[in-house]
Formats: sequence, C-alpha cells, structure tokens
Amino acid sequence: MSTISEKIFSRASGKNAKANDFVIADVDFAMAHDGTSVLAVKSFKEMEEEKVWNPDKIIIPFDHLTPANTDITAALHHEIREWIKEQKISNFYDVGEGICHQLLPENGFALPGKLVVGADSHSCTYGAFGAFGTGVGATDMSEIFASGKLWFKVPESIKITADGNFKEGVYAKDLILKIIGTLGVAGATYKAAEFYGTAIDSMSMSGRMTLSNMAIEMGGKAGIVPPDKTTFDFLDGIAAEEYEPVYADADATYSSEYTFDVNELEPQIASPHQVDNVHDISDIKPTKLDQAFIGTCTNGRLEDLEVAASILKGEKVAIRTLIVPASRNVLIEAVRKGIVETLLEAGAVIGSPGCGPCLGGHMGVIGKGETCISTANRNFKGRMGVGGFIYLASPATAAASALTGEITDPREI
Ligand SMILES: CC(C)[C@H](C(=O)O)[C@@H](O)C(=O)O
Ligand code: SF4
Repeated sequence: MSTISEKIFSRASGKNAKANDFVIADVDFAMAHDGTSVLAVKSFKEMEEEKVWNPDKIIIPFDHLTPANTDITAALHHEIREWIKEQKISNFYDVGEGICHQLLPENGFALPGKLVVGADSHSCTYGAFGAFGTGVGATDMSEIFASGKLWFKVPESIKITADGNFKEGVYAKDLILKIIGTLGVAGATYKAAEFYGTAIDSMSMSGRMTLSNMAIEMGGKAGIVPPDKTTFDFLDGIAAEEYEPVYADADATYSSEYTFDVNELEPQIASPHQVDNVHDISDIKPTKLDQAFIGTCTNGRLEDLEVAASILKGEKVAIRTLIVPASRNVLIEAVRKGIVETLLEAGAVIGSPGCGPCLGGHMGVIGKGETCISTANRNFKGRMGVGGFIYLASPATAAASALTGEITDPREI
C-alpha cells in the first residue's frame, strides 16, 4: 500500500519509508547549475571536504546566465569550471548546451525509480520519467556533493487524474495551468503529485515534462508520471544507467484526489503576478503586449517550437518575439526541420539555448510598464524586469499573440 514516492524513498534509504517519516537517502544523481553551483561549491569548500562523493553522479550545466552577461558572471563561471576540472566532474555542460532540466532528460539521467536532486526548484521536471525529482538549496547540495546523501521528510502524495482528449489548440501547458489555478499556489505544499488518466497516457514526454515542471508552482515537492512505453521508448539507448520502474500500489494512501476533464479544457492564461491567477482565455479582456517569449524548461522543446512555427509560418510578428530553444539538440533539430528559418522569416529573434530572460537575468528582459506573454512557469512581480507584467501561456497562445500584439486565442488565428 505504498505510493511511488514511498517506494523510491524506501529503496534509497534502505528502510520501509512511509509518508512523514524522516529518512537519510542515497541520491542517484545530483545537479547544480551556474546559478547555484557557486554557493554549493563555496559551502563544500567550507566543509573542508577534499573530494566529491562520486564525480560521475554530479551534473553541472551552465544555463542561467549564459553566455556570461557581465564580468562578474564570467569570473564565477571561470571559478566553477576550475573546480569541475579539479574534481573531475564528468557531466559538465558549458554555455550553449541548454537548460539543466532539458539536459538531464536528454542525457538519460532522469530515470524511473531514481532519486534525482537538483539545486533548482524546477528539478521536479524529472518526475515526468517516474523519478522522484526535487529541488534543494545550495548548502543541501554541498552535503550531497560530499556524501551522496541527504535527509528528507517523505512526502504525502496527492492523486491528480486527467481524462479525455485535448481539443485543437489546447496543450499540456493549459492543463497544468488549470490544475494550479484550481489547487492554488499552496495547494500541494510539500506533497508529491502523481498524475494519472487517459490525457496523461496519450501525452508525449515533452508534454509530461511541461506538466511535472510546474508541480512546484502549487508547492509540490515532486510531480510524478508513472513510466510507460512512451517513457521507455524515450530512454531507449540514452539511459545513463539501469533502472527499475516503480508504481504505486492499488491501495496506496493519497491525502487528496482531484479529477480534470480535458475534453472541456480551453487555452489558459496565468495573469500577473501569481501563477494561480489562471483564467480561460475567453475570460481575458483585451490585453496589449510588448513582447512574446517562447522558451524555458517548461516550453522550449522541439514540439513547442514546432507549434509556434506552424502558427507563424508565412506571417509577420507584430511585437518583439524572442525564441530560446531549451537545448543545443532542440536547436539543431529545429534548424534541420526548417523551423528556425520559419521563425526568423516571421521576424522572431532566436537566442542561444539556456534560460534566456526567464528570470530576468539578460537577453530579453522587459522594461517598466511593459507586458510579456511567456511560455515560462513563473509570472512573479519583477521576474523578467522591474515594473513588468508577465502572462503565462502555451507556445501556441504565445505565438498567436505575437502575430496580433495582444493576448489571442490560438484557435482564432
Ligand atoms: C536560480 C534558481 C535558483 C531558480 C530556481 O531554483 O528555480 C531559477 O531557476 C528560477 O526558475 O527561478
Ligand atoms: S528556464 Fe527559467 S524556470 Fe527553468 S531553470 Fe531556467 S530560470 Fe528556472
């Protein structure tokens, strides 16, 4: 009678772990990016540890401020590169390779049944593969660097079932926005969400990653999709090590259960400045935009760019439109398929793979009083630039809006 999380923590801690137990667990893979590795490495050095527990289990992608935006960032990048060399960390992804939450799945580190911990809140993305993926702070990460272990309180789980078929113009992003709008930003605090239902079964890995990615936006510790053929096919030939899929027992205990009917779902918009300020697009009053941004660990994958290109093909954007592929592989594929050409011809700007302006660091921040429609996961006040307004939506809605210069239903284009 165990949930997926209880089973993963039981294996990782070597004891029968139940919700609310405190356990010390062995971490399978640990990730820190350029933004958080700086503090994690500082704290690791302060612990006077000489060597990391396992240089092959640590993954360091540079993605948040890449290519370096200032001399300060460049110096920090340099410092981390030196530490990576000294510690012989084998999985280092330098500028231009892509966003951490895209690179771990692409390189087969997000695996069913594994405990994958990242020094980044959106590490819940790995739940799309049936892993327990979760984010921790940089000092907790330094402890993992040193010992390969960390303490956890085993989360209670909630069950979210989404049945039905997506209507044309409606996507996984709309579903997760609807879920967050319904549960609220604290609706799943310290809980692990397990996703079930026919709408999830028929979703691609890309869609599942969008779903799991945003579990943290309702306070979730993890957002897990039980692995199936779609998962195994994706991992075929790329899994970094062997894995054992884990499923919940039929009589597992959930602290709450929710159901969603995808047949009825419309495109959703999260209005400023909270992710749960979610509305059907038909309820949004006319909203002028200054910028559209398509990218991030939520929606910067090939499928997302493909949808945007299908809408922008042969048209011209009415506002600044920034497109940042989630990884080098995504960009290469998008070039091969002619997607990049279509986007450029439509007047979009293509950024180098990475986080781009998602957290307001560089490469497309917005000015005071400006409004951006974004495919990211957060619309917090000031996130993309002080005094700016962010509306969250799917890539289709963002692309349709880029064409008109105001929030636009992709089904009306
Ligand atoms: C910089 C990093 C710590 C942060 C996070 O943890 O989520 C960032 O990725 C974000 O999306 O706000
Ligand atoms: S793309 Fe945005 S949300 Fe994702 S890791 Fe980067 S800054 Fe965080």
